[in-house]
Amino acid sequence: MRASLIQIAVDEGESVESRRRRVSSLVREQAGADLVVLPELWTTGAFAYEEFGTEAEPLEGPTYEAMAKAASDAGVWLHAGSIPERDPEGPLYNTSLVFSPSGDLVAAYRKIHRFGFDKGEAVLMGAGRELVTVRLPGTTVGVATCYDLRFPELFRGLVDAGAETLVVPAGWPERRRAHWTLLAQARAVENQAFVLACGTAGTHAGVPQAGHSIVVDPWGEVLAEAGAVEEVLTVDFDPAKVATTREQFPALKDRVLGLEPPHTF
Ligand SMILES: NC(=O)CCC(=O)C(=O)O
Repeated sequence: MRASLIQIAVDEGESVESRRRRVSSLVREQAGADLVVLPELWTTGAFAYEEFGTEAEPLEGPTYEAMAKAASDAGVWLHAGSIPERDPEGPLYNTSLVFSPSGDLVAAYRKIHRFGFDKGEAVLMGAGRELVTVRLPGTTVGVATCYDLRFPELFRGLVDAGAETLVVPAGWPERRRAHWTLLAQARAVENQAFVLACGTAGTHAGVPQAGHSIVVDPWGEVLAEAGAVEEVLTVDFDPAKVATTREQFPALKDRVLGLEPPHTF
C-alpha cells in the first residue's frame, strides 16, 4: 500500500482560497498512491483561533467540494485533514473528512479532545463524541486528530473497533516536537498498528509548526519521517504486518479488562 502524507506549509501570507487551490493540485499529483493524508485545519492553521469563525464552512462547503474533486481526479482514498466545520444547529467543530477514490465522502470525524485548556480550540469548538473507523481495501483505518494523540484510550477504542492503521492529521507546534515523535511511536507500539501522522509546516499565529510528519510500523520502527518544511512524504507499507505482529507478539491478547476498583491502603 502506498501512502502520501502532504505536509502543508500553513503561513499567514497565503489566502485560504489560494492554499485550497494549491493543496488540490498537490493531491492530484499523488495519482498512483492508494491513500493521501493532509494535516489538521490546513485552511486556517490550527492555532489561528481568530480565523476559525470567519473561515468556518458547512460540512459540504468549499473545502469538501475541492477535496472530493481532487480525490476523484487522482483516484485515491483521501483523508483530507480537518476543517473548521460550522454546524447550522450547533457549535463549530474540528472535523476531518475522508473521501473514496470516486470522490464520495465516506467518513467525517469531529475531534474529541480539543486543545487549549481554557482558550483557543477548547472554548471555540465543540467536542466530538464518536470514534470513527473506515474500511479501505486491505486495512481498516482509525482516525484521530492532533491533541487526541495524547489520549491512548481513544486509540485503544479504535483498535477494539478493528483499526489496523491509525491516521492522525495534526497542526503540532515545533516547541513540542519531541512529544509528537514519541507519542506517534508509542501509539504504534501499544496498539500494534501503523501510525500515519501528518503535520503542518510554516508559521501561523506566531506558532512555528513542527513538520516532521511520520509513518511508524506496528513494531515501532519509523518507516519515513519528513523534515521541517513543506514536503510530500511517500511510503510503501504492507498492511499484513499488523496481523503478523499481533500473532508473533500477542500482547494485545494479554489485556486484563474489568479490574476491581483501586484498593487504597
Ligand atoms: N492542534 C492541536 O491539537 C495541538 C496539540 C498540541 O500542541 C499538543 O498536544 O502539544
